Amino acid sequence: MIEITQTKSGRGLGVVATEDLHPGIFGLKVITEEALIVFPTLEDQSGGSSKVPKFLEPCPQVYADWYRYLQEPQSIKDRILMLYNEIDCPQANALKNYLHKYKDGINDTEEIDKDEKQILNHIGEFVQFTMVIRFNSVELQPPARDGNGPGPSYGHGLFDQACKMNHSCKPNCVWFTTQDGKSKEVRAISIIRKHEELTVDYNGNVLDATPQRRDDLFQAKGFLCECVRCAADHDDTRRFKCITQQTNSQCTGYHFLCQPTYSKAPSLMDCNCCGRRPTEDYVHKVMKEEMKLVREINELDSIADTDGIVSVKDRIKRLDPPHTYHSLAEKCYLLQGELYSALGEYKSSAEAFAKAIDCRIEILGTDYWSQATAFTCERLGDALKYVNIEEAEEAYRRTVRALELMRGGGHSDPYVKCAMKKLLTVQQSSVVLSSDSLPREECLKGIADAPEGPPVTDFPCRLCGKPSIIPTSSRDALSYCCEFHKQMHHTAVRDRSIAF
Ligand SMILES: C[S@@+](CC[C@H](N)C(=O)[O-])C[C@H]1O[C@@H](n2cnc3c(N)ncnc32)[C@H](O)[C@@H]1O
Repeated sequence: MIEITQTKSGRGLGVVATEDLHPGIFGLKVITEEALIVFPTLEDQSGGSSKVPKFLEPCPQVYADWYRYLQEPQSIKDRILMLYNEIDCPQANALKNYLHKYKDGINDTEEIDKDEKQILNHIGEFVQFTMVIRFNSVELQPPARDGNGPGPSYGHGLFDQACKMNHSCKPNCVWFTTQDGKSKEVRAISIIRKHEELTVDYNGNVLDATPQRRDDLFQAKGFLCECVRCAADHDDTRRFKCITQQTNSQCTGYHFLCQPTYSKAPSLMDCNCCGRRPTEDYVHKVMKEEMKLVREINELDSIADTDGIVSVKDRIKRLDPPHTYHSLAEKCYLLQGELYSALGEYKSSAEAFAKAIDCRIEILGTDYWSQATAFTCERLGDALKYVNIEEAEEAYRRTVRALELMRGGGHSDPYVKCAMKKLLTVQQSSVVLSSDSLPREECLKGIADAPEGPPVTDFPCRLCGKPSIIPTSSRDALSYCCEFHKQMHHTAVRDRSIAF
């Protein structure tokens, strides 16, 4: 199905399809592999049990990884070093020079620690190992068991095949860590033709502006991204209303920002609709407004984290993105969606989340579903369940479909399971609400059975709507007022042959 070979894109080795790959609706598993080696994250960053050599004191994790590597048999060490493929890597050269200088500076009478000596006697191997960790290792962080966000990290690991995958900001595959934290699964999410390269997103920020994405990749992985989106002539995340709209024209077009460079002032492309060229003043104006909005969003984000989102509600309501399909628009809509949800204004919340999804899909294309899009869809369902149960059902259905494409069907994945439970919840409540089928005496019996005391969950019983006291294992998905209603609901679900 795949092979590791030189890529046509000039990015060294990569994973290439040896036949056409069709993901269908459940995606297609192309790689499942156990880590060659796992490097646990240092809890206290002190370097573990062994003493960290002086020159590595600022980066105890690197030393802990090296120490772990030294315990491996030669065959594994060889496979780890084989992942290194840079011919003339500036970071490797800089580290090599630094270590040689350090070694030369030690005078003969000075007593040096045995671990330090070990590295200084194997500078080539140490540098190669460090570069493999820096450029090839991947984080091992499966979802929390209840599907409520990411779980604890198992550290980082190296893989023979997955670590040979190149990055794209419009990838055709996704990868994730299996629940035991030891393996990576790679899945195709769009059709991949024979000889085409399989790519993944390294950073999870595909909706950020090009300079931001490139900078993040450079910081984390030390390379300048040359994927189709980054190498295009314009930044597809930054579009601005047509200049003629300043004077009430009918043109509904927009200008993309030309891909920024260090040497040239920012410029906008001609309007995609009327072809009008923007003036320098207009470019200056929209750039200034964009910068102001970035600052405002960052500030609101941090205030919302510390003091709660409601404390900045007026500022969030006033957020005004440059264009409905600018990446900042998505950030504005997400903040508004969360705010309205916190205020209990679910209709407005749902409208904002729906706009955030539209914006993501318009920028990334309808053929690309990222996990973040699926989670926004889930937030849309969370808001809609208070407004329109049928629409909530559709939003959860889209969430489940998208997550199944990326993480596989079968409901063993915590994210899929969690979204599935929410879908079942709204399906069940719509059955009860629409058919009024719950016999009155059963409803009353349930309520009568309910023990005294305050409810322990914020959610109503899935069957009768009374305050619930029996939470189930995961989030707000299913909760009941009493054991009797729980059993009834479980039976109803079983009878409809739906697993949960
Ligand atoms: C994990 S390795 C992938 C395998 C690598 N191509 C090889 O030959 O070993 C990551 C390295 O691949 C290259 N690379 C991956 N994706 C890239 C991209 N989108 N643009 C430019 N270089 C990329 C960079 O050199 C990066 O440091």
